[in-house]
Amino acid sequence: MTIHRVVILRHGESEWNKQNRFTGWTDVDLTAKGRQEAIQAAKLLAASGFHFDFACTSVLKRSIHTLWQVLDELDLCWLPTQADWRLNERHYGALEGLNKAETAERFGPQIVKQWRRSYRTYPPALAIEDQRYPGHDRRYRALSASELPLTESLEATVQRVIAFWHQEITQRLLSHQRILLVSHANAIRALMTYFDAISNDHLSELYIPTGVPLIYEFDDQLKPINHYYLGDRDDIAARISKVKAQAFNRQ
Ligand SMILES: O=C(O)[C@@H](CO)OP(=O)(O)O
Repeated sequence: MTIHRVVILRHGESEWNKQNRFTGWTDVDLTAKGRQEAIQAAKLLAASGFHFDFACTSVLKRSIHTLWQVLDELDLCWLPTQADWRLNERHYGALEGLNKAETAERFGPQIVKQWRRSYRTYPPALAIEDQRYPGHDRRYRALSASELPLTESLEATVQRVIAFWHQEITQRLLSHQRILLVSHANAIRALMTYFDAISNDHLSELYIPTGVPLIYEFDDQLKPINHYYLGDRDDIAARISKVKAQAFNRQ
């Protein structure tokens, strides 16, 4: 049996991760620490013998700059890459820009947890006139009205991420390409939900650390057979706890 591998990487720490703000499709950049996390991830991948034939990212610069740092560190700046909106973070609607701890204080931790971690709940929607609506952004001009979100549930995110997976990744995997996919916490949760049929209870406790390579292995039928984070167990556990504590820390 051939094992097909995909390396999935959440972008490094962003300016709004640091400020604990809902980010979604808002195009904030990496912090200096975020760039370092990307370089560290690349070093780890190189030391563990990973090689790549193709890489993809969202169209958001925190993910694109993470990929650039990784490719630069691996001396793979020539690698074919694709930036696709379907790998964007889940759209957080009218929450984008708000501090997570302040939002929990204002609306209550339960509803904020539901907005962040349930499968079907939509965060409050944007109005179409709102400058944060992606219909005002040139990079999304090819999207139809039904594809342009005013807000997204995780379920809606799953639909587009999985469409990307089937249209752009599966054929490459079957032709033995080694793939690096750089994306965002909820887009990665969406992929994991699809791969592993995760229950809603487990899903709400699934936190994805920044800058830690997540290795997914598939069999010949592209059935997922194993996944694991690359790196030091204690360090990874500490990073996951930090993401988990986010809604409660003002920072
Ligand atoms: O703000 C966001 O876009 C995401 C990821 O940082 O946040 P959360 O983990 O709360 O879904």
